[in-house]
Amino acid sequence: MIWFYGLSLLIIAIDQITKWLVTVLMDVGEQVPVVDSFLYLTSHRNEGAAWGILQGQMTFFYIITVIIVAFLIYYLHTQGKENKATGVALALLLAGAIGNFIDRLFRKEVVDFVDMYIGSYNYPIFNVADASLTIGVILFLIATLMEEKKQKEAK
Ligand SMILES: CCC[C@@H]1OC(=O)[C@@H](C)C[C@H](C)CCCCC(=O)CCC[C@@H](CC)/C=C/C=C(\COC)CC[C@@H](O)[C@@H](O)C[C@H](O)CNC1=O
Repeated sequence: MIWFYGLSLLIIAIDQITKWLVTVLMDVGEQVPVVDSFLYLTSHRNEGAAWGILQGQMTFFYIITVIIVAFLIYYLHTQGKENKATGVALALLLAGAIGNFIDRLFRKEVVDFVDMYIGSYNYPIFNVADASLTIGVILFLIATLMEEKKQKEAK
């Protein structure tokens, strides 16, 4: 159980350290190639959610994040115990939500820096918290489907 919170804290720490490094080492808009025409580090700020939707709606973001975090903690204490995979997924989601919440609270914007080009498509610039959220969503769906399959077979 405690492991899940440890995993969340570790990811939050990585998220906050990487964001802090980007703010001190790079100017906004500066781009550093990591893998040419695929992966760049671009210092970016976003006052909205994914794809820059809802710019500046901080109050909305605070409310929805508190609801998401409350739900995740409740679910962690009920489902997390039985199913390890679900627990890890919830821990990833918790870390991502809190990571961006810290930015919204103290910076009033989110620091993004992972700039990927998939073919000619330039994927929106994101951060460790976003990656944790996205992987958490995918892992949660897989864990839930696996759980259902197991229960069907058990019958
Ligand atoms: C990852 C969720 C976005 C994250 O939500 C959060 O913080 C949560 C905890 C709070 C939000 C206020 C509520 C969720 C809104 C729903 C949403 O948005 C649907 C998204 C689907 C998602 C599949 C899960 C796609 C993925 C996109 C991106 C991430 O790709 C890895 C692009 C990220 C870039 O646009 C970057 O500028 C975003 C910036 O960092 C702020 N981040 C957020 O708002």
